[in-house]
Amino acid sequence: MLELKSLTKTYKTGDKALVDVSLTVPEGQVVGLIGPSGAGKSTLIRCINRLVEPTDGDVLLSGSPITGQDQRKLRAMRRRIGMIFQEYALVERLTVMENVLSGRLGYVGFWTSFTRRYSADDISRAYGLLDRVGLMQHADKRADALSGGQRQRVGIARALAQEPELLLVDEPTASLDPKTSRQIMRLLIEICAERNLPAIVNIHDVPLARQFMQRIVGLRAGEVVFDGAPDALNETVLTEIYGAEDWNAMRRNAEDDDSAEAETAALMAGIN
Ligand SMILES: Nc1ncnc2c1ncn2[C@@H]1O[C@H](COP(=O)(O)OP(=O)(O)OP(=O)(O)O)[C@@H](O)[C@H]1O
Repeated sequence: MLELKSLTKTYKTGDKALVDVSLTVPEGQVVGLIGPSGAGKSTLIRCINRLVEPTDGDVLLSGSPITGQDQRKLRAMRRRIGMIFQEYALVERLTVMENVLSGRLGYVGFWTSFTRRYSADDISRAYGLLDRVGLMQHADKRADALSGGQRQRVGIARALAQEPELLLVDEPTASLDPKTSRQIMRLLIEICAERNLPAIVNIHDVPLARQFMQRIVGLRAGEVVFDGAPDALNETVLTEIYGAEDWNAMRRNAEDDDSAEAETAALMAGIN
């Protein structure tokens, strides 16, 4: 379980990025974090793994505090948090397998990380994860030979190799087409359910969030202005989160995506 208690971040510039944010994410729950640019979504995620130092408040993971730890304890704490990134953050010249194994680096000593000689357990775990994300046959390919969706699957397998207690997911589908985005979201949701993992997913795409998330938290100017089920995310709430102009523009873009995809599907059906 992840607990945020009155989390506040004011940058040195005076920007109030988070104002008194309190949230509890139970095991197995996937929370979609939405909000306009500058609402504080990245700051929230970075305060949880302490890439950004909160000004005030507490973060607790499975009951133990993340805030207020020294550097050594922080390293051990970060192992417990799996990160999944928009641009995948893979080492392009390494193989898929080596990228997944790099998820174990937080657990091994300097020499193993230098020579990259992982234990038999680590290797068999990595194969299991590659199988789970559907990439077994690509294990020995270089990461730069994969498609975007396949790369994100490697990113997911690498995060899971850490055996995390929490997943922080930053715009996982922003670089993917609509169909691949849905496949990746479905995979994430299934994996969190299977492993009883809590997750926070920073997500720009409101229709995608509505389709897949069990709970949505809406941020505006650093404050939580919505916290509830996707069904409760109606026009009024979305206008409150994004403002009328931005919300309508987002809606138009989503409709364009859907009709483009329907057109492609119709074309493909005609070809086959
Ligand atoms: N390093 C920083 N120094 C000063 N201010 C910052 C810094 N990082 C973010 N901010 C400010 O904090 C606020 C929240 O920014 P943040 O990046 O968390 O928003 P966001 O919701 O993730 O936006 P986006 O969707 O565009 O990534 C903004 O006003 C931003 O200008």
